[in-house]
Amino acid sequence: MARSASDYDESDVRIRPNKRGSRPRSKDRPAHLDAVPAMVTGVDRGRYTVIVGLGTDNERVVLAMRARELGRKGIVVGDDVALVGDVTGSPDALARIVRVETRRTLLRRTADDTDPVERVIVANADQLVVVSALANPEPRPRLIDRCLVAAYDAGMDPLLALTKADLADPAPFLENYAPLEVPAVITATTDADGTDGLDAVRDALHGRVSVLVGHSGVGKSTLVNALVPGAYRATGVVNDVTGRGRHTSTSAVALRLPDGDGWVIDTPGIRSFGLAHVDPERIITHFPDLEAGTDECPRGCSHDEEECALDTWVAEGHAGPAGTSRLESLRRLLRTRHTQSGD
Ligand SMILES: Nc1nc2c(ncn2[C@@H]2O[C@H](COP(=O)(O)OP(=O)(O)OP(=O)(O)O)[C@@H](O)[C@H]2O)c(=O)[nH]1
Ligand SMILES: [Zn+2]
Repeated sequence: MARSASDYDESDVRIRPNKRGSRPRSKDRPAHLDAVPAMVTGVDRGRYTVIVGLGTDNERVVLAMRARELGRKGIVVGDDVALVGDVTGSPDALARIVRVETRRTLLRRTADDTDPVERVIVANADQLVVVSALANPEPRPRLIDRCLVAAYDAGMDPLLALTKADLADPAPFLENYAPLEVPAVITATTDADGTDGLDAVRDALHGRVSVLVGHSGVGKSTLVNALVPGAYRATGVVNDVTGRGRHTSTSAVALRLPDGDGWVIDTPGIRSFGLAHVDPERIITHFPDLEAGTDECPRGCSHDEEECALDTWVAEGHAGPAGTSRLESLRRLLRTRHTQSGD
């Protein structure tokens, strides 16, 4: 379920009509009314890589800094922004970001579950691709559940991308996720140095903005390189002793899929996914079959307590034959907020 912009950091939202081109600029006109729209594809030490003229003949990459009037407002990969200054994209050009447009979705996490400081990871993505290896390193089910919760909280659709199917059978793993009805794609590297299963991945990413998350060593860079030839992402080598990958990627970056068929946003390997900001009511909206049964719940029900009306609702068959396992899985996700954030 998409969330409305008002759920997000209100300080962000300076709604001003973009009247670019409708009137000649006069000196008493504020600069941001003549600004050029752009999309942020990379952030590095206070410098933003943005794309201007997306999909036009005059598409170009521009380097930008934040304008002082933005205050402390964060700008992240995926943000739609407005630029002024030198927007030519010539090598020495540096534009200024004067406005961040209202975000459609916002993927965030906290360092741990009690940390009040949220870190925004990516804006405006549609889909969260949780990348997990089936072996080497072993899947981390609680971390995966946490990512699913974060996707639901962000208003994004989750997708499981299971790599290294040449090393282990995906079936037992998938059983755990069947009641959640999370779609999954499965890949394996081949002897010929290629990747099997890519067509299904491409289909799932088609036309969408997808964020890839996963812990180090799961094969995320390998996947990105296969999807976006020349993506230049370094691939690390898993340490044979610990099974852990080297931490090779350092910042989120948006990469366009070939033929303009959507975007993948690669993120640095995560170790934990703090969920301090998550509201259970937002999670349950992604389970419409169960949400319909919460009318009889006590006020402020956590949906994981004795008085919760969902047990009766499911027992009476209102959520269909899968109701019991759906409710169990929903509760598993709700409970994941109380487990160690890094497990
Ligand atoms: N057997 C097997 N190995 C794979 C597969 N995909 C990736 N690998 C290997 O796993 C190791 C880690 O892959 P990366 O793509 O670097 O992993 P990553 O998730 O990007 O890790 P970081 O860059 O550390 O975040 C590399 O040695 C890859 O060659 C696969 O499908 N099967
Ligand atoms: Zn309840």
